[in-house]
Amino acid sequence: MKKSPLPLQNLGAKDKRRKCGREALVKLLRWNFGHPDFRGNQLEAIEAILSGRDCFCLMPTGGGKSMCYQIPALAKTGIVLVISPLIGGLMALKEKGIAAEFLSSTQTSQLRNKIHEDLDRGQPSICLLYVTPELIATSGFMSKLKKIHGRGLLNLIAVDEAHCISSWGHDFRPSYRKLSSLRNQLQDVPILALTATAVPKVQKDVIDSLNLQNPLVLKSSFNRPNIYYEVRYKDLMDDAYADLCDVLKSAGDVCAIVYCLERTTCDDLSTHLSKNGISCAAYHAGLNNKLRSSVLDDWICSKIQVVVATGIDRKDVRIVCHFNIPKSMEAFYQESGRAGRDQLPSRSLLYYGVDDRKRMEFILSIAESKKLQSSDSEHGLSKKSTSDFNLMVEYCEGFGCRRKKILESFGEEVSASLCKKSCDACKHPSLVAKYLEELTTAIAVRQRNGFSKILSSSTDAFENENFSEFWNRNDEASGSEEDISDSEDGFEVAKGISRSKFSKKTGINEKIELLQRAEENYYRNKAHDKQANRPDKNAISGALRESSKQRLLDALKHAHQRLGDLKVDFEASSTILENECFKKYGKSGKSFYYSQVASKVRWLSTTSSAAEITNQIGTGIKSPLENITRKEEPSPQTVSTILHDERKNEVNKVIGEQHCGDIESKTSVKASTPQMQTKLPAIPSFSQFVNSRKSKEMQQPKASEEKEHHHSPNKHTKKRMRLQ
Ligand SMILES: Nc1ncnc2c1ncn2[C@@H]1O[C@H](COP(=O)(O)OP(=O)(O)OP(=O)(O)O)[C@@H](O)[C@H]1O
Ligand SMILES: [Mg+2]
Repeated sequence: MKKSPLPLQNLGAKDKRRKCGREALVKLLRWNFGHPDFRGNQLEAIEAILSGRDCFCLMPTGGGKSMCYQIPALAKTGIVLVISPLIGGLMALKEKGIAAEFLSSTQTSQLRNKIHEDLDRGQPSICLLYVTPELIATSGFMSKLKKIHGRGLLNLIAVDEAHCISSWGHDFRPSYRKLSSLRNQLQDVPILALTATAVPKVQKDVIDSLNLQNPLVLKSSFNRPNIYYEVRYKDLMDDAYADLCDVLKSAGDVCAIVYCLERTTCDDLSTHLSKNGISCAAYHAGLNNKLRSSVLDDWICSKIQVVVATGIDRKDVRIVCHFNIPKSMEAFYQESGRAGRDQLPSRSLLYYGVDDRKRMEFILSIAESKKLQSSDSEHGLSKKSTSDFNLMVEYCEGFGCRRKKILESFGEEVSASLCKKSCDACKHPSLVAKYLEELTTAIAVRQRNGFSKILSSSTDAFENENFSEFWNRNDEASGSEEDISDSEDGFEVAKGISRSKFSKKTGINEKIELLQRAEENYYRNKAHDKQANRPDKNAISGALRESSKQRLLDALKHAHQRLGDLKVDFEASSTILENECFKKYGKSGKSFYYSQVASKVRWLSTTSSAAEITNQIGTGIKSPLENITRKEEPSPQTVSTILHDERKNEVNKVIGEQHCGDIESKTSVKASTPQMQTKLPAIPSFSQFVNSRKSKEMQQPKASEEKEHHHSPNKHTKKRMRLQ
């Protein structure tokens, strides 16, 4: 529906600096966009701009940044210039009767002339002019701008996606660098810098590069409460493709984007999904223009449900899947943020795989070395490096709230309660903890098998620049990037996250039985192996120790990033921590060792005190796990660590009460000596633990028999100790 402009639009002709009151601005918002009121910092930004002040505005994706320049364009006679790599939303504006146009050097001369004619008129009808950063750099356009400014008609320069100006950002675009001259060329025109992704370093870079003068800096929280964050572990799945297929099918007929690292993965995945009845298409720069625009059209008019790998955008995207790990938290935030821009419940699902991680690390290391070789700073690659990628890895591999991790990576201090169980780690803590333990095992296996295949395929992809837009973001916006419908499809966030091949819906008793059987098998196999002189499969290899050391090293570095003041030698400290794990559990087999390493990593990722870490490493004796369980609330634990801890307690009790009389211990631990209090108690086998509990339960109703039991060793608990 076309609307006639409100009389307000003409108020500025004589009085350009006249203040538009809040009420008038709200009226404009309601009239033109149908929104009842301003959101977040919108009004503050608008008021600053209308008063002629520069403004730096940080808002999450979908936060409504566009409104900060669209309303000023409607509030004053004249033109608001919008510099953006995307022209999303232009059609929607036109449909609302707002005189917005896009000008680029790639348009037909006929179209360009029409726009120029309008701009030359005494009172142009255009109020919002979208241009690419390239156009700004052309002398012809700059002199046109100066003329418009000379006539007092240039009200504002809005630089959208302003982080693209910073080579510290994840999406650096050399063309944005040219915007640095704007301030000098058009001195008294207020500049508004808008971004959803700015770590403090990028923020400063944007403000400095655009030469903003005493800007009003507005920062909103990056939290996207309507997005449910989840990570699924490819290494624990039989078939990640099939899993993704199930997710998309069970979500119903909703709009989704799947990001992949390489174009071939996009094509394969798209073919696979299509074969499985999901309407879907690949969309990447490797396709010819005709195909690209037909895919885009089909997606826009909902003929297809899913696009794989794309930079295109719709407001009603319900699911964003990353089929490969993104290269940084910023990139992840930006892309996952394409879900739920209409504020309705949506979902971000990341498929994490060790192969993918290794591939990305390799790519980043090549990019890094290429960058070092090149003295040209405008190489198109950002200064993002492997250390930024580690944050992304921590998001996937670390314990604790995913939302908190995202927000903390942007320097926002938040409590985990903010999440309100809207990430898998908060909603299903023990299940996620279990996956992470299983993942540790899987990583060790992959480590043994080597990664040479992954690396060689990555080299090919890198050399052939075969990445999807997901990696290669230097493509300029094509005129086809349009925001579309505001359709308000209801969406129920898909339920049920248990899908690991390790997880079955078994009750606790069945689980206990399974564990007991597994343990029996373990000892049986161990005996056979010994007889046959075969190497112990449960032995802890040097490679495994190295990988554990690396995990601890990463965790220490992250703790340093998080806490700031960690005065320890990282290498030496990781060795101390790993040695501690090995000393305690080296003989007990892999699973105990893993679990101890995982506990330490968890402690490093959650502790809020750098001093605590320094002390621990300084003393080098105490177990962080002991610390956590004693001093703080326990963090989410896996079934096995819970059982493990319970088992330790139980053994303590058994040892204390029965003086070890009924346990045939092969350790040199003496329960009654004072030494026992400081040393970790010997750990019984799982069956031993379960049976000792069972026997206790049996004993309880028969108090009279209790004495007798103390003297007659229970046959169930008469098993060897695990520590040997
Ligand atoms: N005050 C408001 N009330 C309700 N909805 C709003 C308001 N302001 C903006 N919106 C809506 O929010 C959605 C996102 O707005 P917009 O595209 O401006 O976000 P953005 O911050 O630019 O996001 P991105 O970083 O993804 O570009 C749009 O559908 C827009 O109409
Ligand atoms: Mg925007």
